[in-house]
Amino acid sequence: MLRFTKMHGLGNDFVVFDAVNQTVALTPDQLRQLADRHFGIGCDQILLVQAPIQPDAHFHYRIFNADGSEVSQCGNGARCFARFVREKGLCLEDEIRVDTRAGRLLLRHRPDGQITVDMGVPRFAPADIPLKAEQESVHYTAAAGSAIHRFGAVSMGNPHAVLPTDDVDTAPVDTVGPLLESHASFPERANIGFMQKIDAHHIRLRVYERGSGETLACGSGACAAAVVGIEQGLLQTPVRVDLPGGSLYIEWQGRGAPVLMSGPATTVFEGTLEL
Ligand SMILES: N[C@@H](CCC[C@H](N)C(=O)O)C(=O)O
Repeated sequence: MLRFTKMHGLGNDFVVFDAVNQTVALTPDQLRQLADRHFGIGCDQILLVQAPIQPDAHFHYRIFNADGSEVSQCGNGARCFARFVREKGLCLEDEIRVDTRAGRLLLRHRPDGQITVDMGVPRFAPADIPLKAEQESVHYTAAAGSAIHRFGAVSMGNPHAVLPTDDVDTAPVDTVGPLLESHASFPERANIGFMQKIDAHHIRLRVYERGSGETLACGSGACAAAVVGIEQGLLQTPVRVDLPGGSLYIEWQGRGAPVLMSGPATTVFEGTLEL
């Protein structure tokens, strides 16, 4: 029997396991079944809260997409992580140091109940994203379907492409999203964001997530869109990002600085699972 908690960050939903106090060893098949919305609990990602590997961290954080793939970053999940460890009494500190495969995240509980995550320093070199491109640029192109798509790209600890759109409501998220997610330009696939600029401090965004499909919100995707928009000279910090599930607030002071993401995290229910 495994105890789990169902949580969400703006509708990007998670099954969260305390892997400090119970052994959690799930195969990719079991992960896929858990995430299935008809035959399982249903979620976009599965999150594991583990004991730290580094002595100066509070926890280690593992993330699995709905398709069973393990990944290195999940921003909405990080806010849920902070709420989970507080609600479970695993860590009552206001600042929590969490290591992932992509590096360290700092999670901060704010007095207003929201959580701010230091998502680390974005990386733009094509090899770091990874993206097959001759040289770094603020605009890349890829042919998919019958069109050439123009995008910006960044690693937020996971790979993101950000495409401009005039109207996010009619953007081809469910057709171009999967084509670019597994495009040959992205050797590790990518999360594909469609960004509509409202003004220099405000965008609308939909994200087709690698390994999970379109979600109601993507935290790392919101950071990627803000950072790409700033790099392209379209946006200025801070940036409000309206996603289908609600709004996130992103701050970034430019190259070499970490990205700060603020938003809510919600617990939905608890359960036990027999495998
Ligand atoms: N929903 C997440 C991102 C989860 C991982 C992503 N699908 C990937 O494969 O990189 C977020 O809030 O950042």
